[in-house]
Amino acid sequence: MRTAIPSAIVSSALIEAGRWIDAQGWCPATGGNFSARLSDDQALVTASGRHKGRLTDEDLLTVDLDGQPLESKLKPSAETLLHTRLYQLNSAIGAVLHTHSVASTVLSRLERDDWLTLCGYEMQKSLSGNQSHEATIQLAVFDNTQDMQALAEQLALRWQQAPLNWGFLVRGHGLYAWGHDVNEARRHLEGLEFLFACELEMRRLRP
Ligand SMILES: CSC[C@@H](O)[C@@H](O)C(=O)COP(=O)(O)O
Ligand SMILES: [Zn+2]
Repeated sequence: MRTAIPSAIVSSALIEAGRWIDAQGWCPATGGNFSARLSDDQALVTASGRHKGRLTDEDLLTVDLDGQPLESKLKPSAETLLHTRLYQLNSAIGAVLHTHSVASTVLSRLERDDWLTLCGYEMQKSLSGNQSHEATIQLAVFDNTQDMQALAEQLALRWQQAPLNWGFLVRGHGLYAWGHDVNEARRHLEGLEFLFACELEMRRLRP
């Protein structure tokens, strides 16, 4: 049983993460959505259609792990079901950050396989559990759809084969990165974005 985290602490961490992500250019227009777990069965999530670089407390609402708003008239992110499914799949996940960077959008379209394979990059060590650039790491890539229920089901099916780590890509759409808390999710996001930029450059120079 997880100790409940005060909503004010979680919301300021998400607002600050949004400013940082926006400064990197990873959430243009109203793209992206963020969440953090409040307890075993609740999470704070961004409201739909808000600019993620200019969030305030009024742009966040509490949902249950089926994605249903609790005592709020705000509309939760259109992609809330992916966040809540991750919390259901792994009780250690404490925060999820979804971004729309150029690198994740383009690389996920170039990659035809269901997995993006990365090897040989020192920055792989920014991803929890990695001690060497020599390891081969794989990130799941899902085809994009507007049907979040269907995408959440595909995520759960892939997870059954083996639990996913750090994040996944949605083709032509962006990245979902997670961690035990907002800080770890930010590190995974930053490390993955660096790896995507390197991999794109490698494929450009050595097709
Ligand atoms: C700017 S279009 C992006 C949206 O379609 C969606 O993918 C997204 O990330 C933001 O949706 P939101 O409902 O604001 O959380
Ligand atoms: Zn999105």
